[in-house]
Amino acid sequence: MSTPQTIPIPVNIRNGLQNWSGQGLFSISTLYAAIALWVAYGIGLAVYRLTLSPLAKIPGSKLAAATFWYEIYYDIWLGGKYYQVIEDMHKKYGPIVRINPYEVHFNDPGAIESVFPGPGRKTNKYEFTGRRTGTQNSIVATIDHDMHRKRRNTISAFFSNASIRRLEPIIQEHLGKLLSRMDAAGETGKILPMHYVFRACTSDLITKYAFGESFHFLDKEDFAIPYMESTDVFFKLNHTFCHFPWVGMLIGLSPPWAVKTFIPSLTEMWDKQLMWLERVQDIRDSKDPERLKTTIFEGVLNSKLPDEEKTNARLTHEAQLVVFAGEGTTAYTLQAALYQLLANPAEFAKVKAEVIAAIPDASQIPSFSQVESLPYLNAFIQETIRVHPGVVSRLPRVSPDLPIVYKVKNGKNSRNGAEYFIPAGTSLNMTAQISHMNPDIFQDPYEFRPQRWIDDPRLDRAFIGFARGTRNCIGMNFARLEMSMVLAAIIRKYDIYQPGQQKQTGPTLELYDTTRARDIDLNHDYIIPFPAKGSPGLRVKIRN
Ligand code: HEM
Repeated sequence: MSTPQTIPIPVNIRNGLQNWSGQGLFSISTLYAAIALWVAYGIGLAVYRLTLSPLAKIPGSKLAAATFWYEIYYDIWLGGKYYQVIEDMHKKYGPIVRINPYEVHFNDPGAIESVFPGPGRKTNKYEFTGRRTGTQNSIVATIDHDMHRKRRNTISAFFSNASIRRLEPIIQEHLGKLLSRMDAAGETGKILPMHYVFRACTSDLITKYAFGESFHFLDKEDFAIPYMESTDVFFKLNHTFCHFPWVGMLIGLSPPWAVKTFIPSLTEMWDKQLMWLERVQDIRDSKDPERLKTTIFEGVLNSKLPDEEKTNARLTHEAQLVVFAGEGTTAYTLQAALYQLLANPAEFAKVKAEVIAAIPDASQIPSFSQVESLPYLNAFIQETIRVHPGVVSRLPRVSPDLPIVYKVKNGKNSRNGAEYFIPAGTSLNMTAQISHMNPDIFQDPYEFRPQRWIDDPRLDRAFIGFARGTRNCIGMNFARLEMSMVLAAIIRKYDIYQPGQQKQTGPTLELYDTTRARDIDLNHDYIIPFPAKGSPGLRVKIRN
């Protein structure tokens, strides 16, 4: 009878295995083995991503294509800086680049139709959006196209042009408060942090309009700065939530006391989050049908959507999204607009002349009809959103069923004529801050020139400040009207302070230690733009 043959094991491996079995599973040898396996897996994955992945042929940095750690370094370690890397990649590799193992980014207005199609083609969201915003059940994070349509349809009437006419008295009331707070600062000589003042105003407006009750931040002595700083902490965590979703889950599952103890800077925002939950329940329980009618929840609760779509948890996410989407974005645009007005007296004079002609009475708070179709004011707002978009994170869209074929048509690019096949299911992105700085479309893109929109209205085709297609900004008309009213009211009342002039003829505004590069321009992308570290923000001195 033959004995079974044994495979000879080299002495060093045999010794290693003996040591290992001697030391047990939880030994240093196990650790080494795990590390070796992990490194081998990482190398294998990187090689696959660079050579066999369906995106392997898309141009771009090899490091970015091989691993997410590249993006993590710029967005988490350096704090919202990956947008600059993407911009540089476009300069180096052309209008289509691969920005990480799974995502493609475009800098070409010719790609807008493919990335943000109309209702004729399905458009999913990428799962990263839900992770970033922390509102997974809201419309902005809804992955599936059909579900997004159903959810969006329940609230779209609330943001229609006809519906937002209801906003007029609400805006006028808040403008009255805003102007009187500015007036009070003029009396005392207090320097106003206008970035917070505008946020208090936009917050109050969106909460009053969407939930029937406002936060009353404009009435607070400090304009609710602690709440805003707390919201900023949340925004600054968005890249961490995206790349390490367990952090968001852990915070979400933690009891409020734990969040407040371990991340005290989130306290103010957390309280508001709990308040939303109570508010939703309150509105739902209200016996007064009129109460529900004045909130965005009416459409959802009275829709044919199944009950699981009407839970408090989901409505709270929708409420939070509308507040986040409506306050920081609009406030940022307003502060950038005020900066550009005060830094460019010639522009101020042009807008002022138009506003005076439309609103002859200086003491009057403007009406919608007086401001909504002022060509230069509109061009001014459009240019502000072009140069200083309120949403600076990239805008991901996924074509779930159909692949995209993209042909490079930019004559200056060495890849001109090259065709790229992008499989269905890939995350396709564009970024307003990058698209709007494309010198092939916008001459001297960094220059602030509202006149360009009047000289060439076709520039609109390259504008993505509110995104495009079926998942564009639902609050776009609301925001435009709100910004026109606020700016017209301020411009009608104030002039720019002229240091050499002996006697001012009326109330004036002056920039106080504010620079565009430090305090206004995008320095960190945390979904909404953040200025340079240590920036005190837009500050204004008011003289009555
Ligand atoms: C200047 C101000 C604003 C800018 C620049 C802006 C920009 C944007 C952009 C770029 C998106 C697409 C986001 C994405 O694809 O991930 C968006 C979505 C959205 N915005 Fe705005 N927005 C502004 C004001 C507002 C206001 C005032 C509201 C509410 C009244 C609002 C509500 C929303 C909502 C609910 C969405 C999600 C829409 C959907 O996914 O179907 N936004 N906004």
